[in-house]
Amino acid sequence: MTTTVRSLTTVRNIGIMAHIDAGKTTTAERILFFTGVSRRIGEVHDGAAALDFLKQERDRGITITSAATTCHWTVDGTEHTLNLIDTPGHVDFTIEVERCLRVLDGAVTVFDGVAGVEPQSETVWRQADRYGVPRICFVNKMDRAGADLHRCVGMIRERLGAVPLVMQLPIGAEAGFEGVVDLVSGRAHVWPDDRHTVVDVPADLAEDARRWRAALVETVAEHDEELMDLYLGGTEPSPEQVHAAIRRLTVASVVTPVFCGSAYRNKGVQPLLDAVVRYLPSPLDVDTAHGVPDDDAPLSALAFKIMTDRFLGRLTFVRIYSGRLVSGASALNSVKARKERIGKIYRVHAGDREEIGSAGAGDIVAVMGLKRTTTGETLCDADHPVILESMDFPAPVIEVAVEPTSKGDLDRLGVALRRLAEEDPSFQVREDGGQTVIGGMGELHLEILIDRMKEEFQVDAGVGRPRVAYRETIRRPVRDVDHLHRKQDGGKGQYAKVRIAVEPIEDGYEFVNKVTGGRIPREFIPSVDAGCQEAMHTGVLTGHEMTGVRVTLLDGDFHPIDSSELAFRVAGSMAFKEAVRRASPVLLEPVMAVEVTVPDDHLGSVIGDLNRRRGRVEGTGERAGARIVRALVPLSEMFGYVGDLRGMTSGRGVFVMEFDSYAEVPPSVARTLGA
Ligand SMILES: Nc1nc2c(ncn2[C@@H]2O[C@H](COP(=O)(O)OP(=O)(O)OP(=O)(O)O)[C@@H](O)[C@H]2O)c(=O)[nH]1
Repeated sequence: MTTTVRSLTTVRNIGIMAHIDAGKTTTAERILFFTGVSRRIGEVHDGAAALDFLKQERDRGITITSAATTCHWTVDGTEHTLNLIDTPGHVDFTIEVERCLRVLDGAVTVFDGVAGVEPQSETVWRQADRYGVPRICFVNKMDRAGADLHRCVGMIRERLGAVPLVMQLPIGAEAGFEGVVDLVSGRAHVWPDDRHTVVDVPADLAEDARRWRAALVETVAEHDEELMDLYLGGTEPSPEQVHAAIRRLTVASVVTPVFCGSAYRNKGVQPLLDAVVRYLPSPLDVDTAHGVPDDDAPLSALAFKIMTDRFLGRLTFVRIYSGRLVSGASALNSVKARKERIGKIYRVHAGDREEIGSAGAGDIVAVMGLKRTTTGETLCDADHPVILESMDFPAPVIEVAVEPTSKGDLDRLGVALRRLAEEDPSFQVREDGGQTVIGGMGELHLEILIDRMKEEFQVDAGVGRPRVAYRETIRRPVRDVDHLHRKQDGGKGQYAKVRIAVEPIEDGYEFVNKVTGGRIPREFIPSVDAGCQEAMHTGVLTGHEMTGVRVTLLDGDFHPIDSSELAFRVAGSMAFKEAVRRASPVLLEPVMAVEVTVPDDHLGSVIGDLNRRRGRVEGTGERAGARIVRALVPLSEMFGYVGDLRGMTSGRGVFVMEFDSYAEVPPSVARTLGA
């Protein structure tokens, strides 16, 4: 336990979040660059060499191509390990974004210093709110005309309902942006010729710096008792005391420290890294549902991403919550109930891959050689099985037909779908009248899958319009439905007779056999079951998949020569269809739990609109200064909601939705669907 505690205080598992174009990629690249270069400077003892290297690297560009990249940063003489987790760029609600938010302990949110807080930044911010991810902010692009730190801070306060702490003041502006004043230390950071240099605060900023430092200490004291005591006692708190208080408040998501700079011009990145170490939580600071990370406890780890590394091939990225992951050992995949052998374990750096023999609780590493484990599954000690993430993937509620252009595309489609399914178990593929239909959890989810199919796997295909995945079920029980299947044309005939009952159940399909005394030979019973299951795929109203039916096989008859598996399968299927027709079949539609976040003045129009969409408002609430509406709305009414909500709220409303349940389609709507 003590080893874990000692090492984990120096680990930061963080993500960088931003809306498109704020500079997420540039900032991440600079972080990887400066953390790499800091080691090199140590090696060559020559700043100039490092700067040459910087220029080369800048020309070439480092890109993050990994789900988690490890780098190191030293603050106050202690080296820290930063695992930078790549959070997907798309802002809508998807399992992948959620999973990344789940494995990281803290985040840096990047804003564009000119545009400030844009609607999309609100979405990103609210997602992090939902998961209680502590954040620091980086106001980027301070070198651009019109960049304004204080306006951005005001927007963080008003639009996002956060308590921002102004940690720095910019030195110079636009093309003349030179660096920042660090209000805690009272020193200035500047970058003449890209060289990070710490100097005295310029005289013309000294007064401002004093005022803003006082304001900073006051805000922190308002929220932190320890600092308040010092403050009231008239003692000027030391930088260490201020750091400690800000760390406590940031980890508790009470305040959000704000930094600024220009990633593109290499200004402000090193102080941002200091802040990541100083203020963002270590795995020990985070109150996870899985308890305190402990190396001596049984293993539990979550696979959160599978990707193909250009050097190593297929890698599974895992976050270890407890115990140790050891190369060569075996672990239980508790979701699939299968043993897996842990292959080589790696840390992925910007330029190289470092093999490590094992990794402990709180860490994020890449594992080679996992054959069966897919995204979202748990690896654990076989004697202590746990499942970290519920794998209860909701039924795909929306589908599109995909039609490959050529035979070659058809083959590539097969490969693509297999690979994508490994990475993301939340989508499904089925055949429908010779067409490949893929089902997913939302419009965007399908869009991303199709983009990847086209780009990564070069599948050229026509794609149909997304449509709702309806279901059918029955409303009342029916007994004693007989079907005799008999054919006599020349040679061997076909003969099978069955009597079944059907009744509604919660969901899925069940088969009960009550035939006794060999009235149907035992080997044919599974054929009746199979026939009914086949018939479940095509409902009697609109041809959609059925759910919620129990079939009981009551009686039957056979012929010693003409009966066969095929004959009983056909009889089962026909009897099932007949029974369902008599059992008051109805059409079901997916209903989504929708959560809309809106500024107060738009609440009325958003609720009115939800009602018009056949929605049922379940309640309203407040989070971080914005209003929240929770409603249950049929998915078919939610197509295009992103744009409509934007229009209704001047772009400031955001929403998330997830599958809730299937509900009966009202008769008037069902008629328009041909039921
Ligand atoms: N002037 C200026 N431009 C910047 C700065 N940081 C990034 N940019 C530019 O802004 C654009 C977007 O930057 P990216 O880093 O690609 O932004 P992103 O948020 O990763 O965007 P996506 O990859 O599209 O999500 C690029 O043209 C960058 O060169 C900065 O500090 N100053």
